Amino acid sequence: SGTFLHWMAVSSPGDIYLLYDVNPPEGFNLRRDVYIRIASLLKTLLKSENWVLVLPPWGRLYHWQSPDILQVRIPWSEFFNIPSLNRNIPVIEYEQFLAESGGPFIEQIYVLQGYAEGWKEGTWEEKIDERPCIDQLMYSKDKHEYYRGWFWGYEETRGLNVSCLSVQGSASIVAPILLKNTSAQSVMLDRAENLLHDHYGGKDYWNTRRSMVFAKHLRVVGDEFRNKYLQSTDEADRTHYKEDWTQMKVKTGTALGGPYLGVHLRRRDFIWGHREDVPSLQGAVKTIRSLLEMHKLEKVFVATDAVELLKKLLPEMVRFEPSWEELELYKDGGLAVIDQWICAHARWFFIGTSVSTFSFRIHEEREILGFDPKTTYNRFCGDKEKNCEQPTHWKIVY
Ligand SMILES: C[C@@H]1O[C@H](OP(=O)(O)OP(=O)(O)OC[C@H]2O[C@@H](n3cnc4c(=O)[nH]c(N)nc43)[C@H](O)[C@@H]2O)[C@@H](O)[C@H](O)[C@@H]1O
Repeated sequence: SGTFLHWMAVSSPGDIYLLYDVNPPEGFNLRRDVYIRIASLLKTLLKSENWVLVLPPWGRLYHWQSPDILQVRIPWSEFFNIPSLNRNIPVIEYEQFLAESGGPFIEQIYVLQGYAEGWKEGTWEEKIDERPCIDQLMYSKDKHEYYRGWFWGYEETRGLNVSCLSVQGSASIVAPILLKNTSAQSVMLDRAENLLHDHYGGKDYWNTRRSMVFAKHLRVVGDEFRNKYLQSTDEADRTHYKEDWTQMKVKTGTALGGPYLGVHLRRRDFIWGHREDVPSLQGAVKTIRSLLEMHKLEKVFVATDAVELLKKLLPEMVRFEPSWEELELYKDGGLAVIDQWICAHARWFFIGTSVSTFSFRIHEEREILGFDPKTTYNRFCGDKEKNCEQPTHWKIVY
C-alpha cells in the first residue's frame, strides 16, 4: 500500500541489497553497535553504486528468554523509527526485501572470519582475503544445491553461494570486494561483528547513532511512566525531543532531567568468571544508597537483569514492571528500550555497569538529550577493584 512505501526506502530495480547477521550469542545493544559499522560500509558503497541495507530481523537472542512469547522475525519498526533510519542510509525491512526480490534467495553469503595464522605481533595491517572457511559452516547444502541455514527464522530463505572472507580491519575494507568481485544483486555478510568501526566516535558514527531513534510507542510508554512514577516531564526536565534527529542539536548541559537516580546494573552472564569490575549486589546497593544521600534524592530507577535478588536488598527501587500483556506487546527488546529511555532521563545522575553496551547506549542517548557529561559517565566499581576507571566521554560530532 502507499502508506507502506511511504515508510520505507523506495528502492528501484538495479539496487543491490546488503544483508548482514551477527554471532548468535551477542546481545541487543552490541548488535546496535554492529549496525553502526555496517551503515558506514553502506555509505562507502553508495559512493559508487546503489545499495540498500536490509535490516536483519530480531529474534532468538540468548538474553530474550521471557517465557510464552514468540520472539522471532521481529521487524526493526518494533524498536526503532524507520523513517529516522532512512534519513541516514536507505534501509528496508526483510519482508520488503522478500516482496521486492521476488524470491527467498540470497545470492552470495560471505562468512567473515579472522586469519587462521592470527596476526604477527607488533604489525597491524588492514587486510581482507578470500580464504577457506576455518570453522565448520553454519550452512549446509540441500538436495537442490541450495544453502540452508539460520535466516532470522525465515525457513524458506536459501543462499545460492557461501564462501569465507578472512578480514582484519574496519567495515569499509569489504567495499572493494562487494563492488568488484560480485555481480550478485543480494549479498549477505555473516558474522559482521568481525568488522571494526571505520571511525568510532566520528561524525558518521554519530549521524548513524542519532538516526537510531527509538520507536515512538516505546518512548511514549517510557514518558508516561516517568510522569506517573518519577515526577518527570520533558517540560520541567528540559528534555524536549525532536523526532527528526537532524534537527536534534542540544547544547551540552541544558538538559536537567527528572528528580531520580538512574541505574543500570548488569548481572547474569556478566558475573561469570568473577570479573573484578562488577560489584556484588551488596556493593551495588551500598553505592546506590550513598548516591541517593549525596544528591538528596528519594527515588532510584533501576534497570537490571537481576530483579529478584535485588528486590530483597533494595525494596524501594522503582522499576518498569510489565504486565503480561505489555510483555507480549513490547517483548524483551522493547522493555530494554523503555529501561534505557527512562535511565536516559535521570537528573543526577546515571550510573551503569562497566563495559556493558547496554550502559554505553544510555550514555549516548543522554549525550543526544544534552546532559552534562558529569551526570552520565559513571559506573559501578567492583568491590575489590583498585583502579576503577570511569567510562570515557564521547562527544557528539555534528
Ligand atoms: C557478556 C556479553 O554481554 C553483552 O551484553 P551487554 O553489552 O551488557 O548488552 P546487550 O548487548 O544489550 O545484551 C544484554 C541483554 O540483556 C538484557 N538486559 C541486560 N540488562 C538489562 C536491563 O537492565 N533491562 C532490560 N530490560 N534488559 C536487560 C537485554 O535483553 C540486553 O539485550 C552481550 O551483548 C554479549 O553478547 C555477551 O553476552
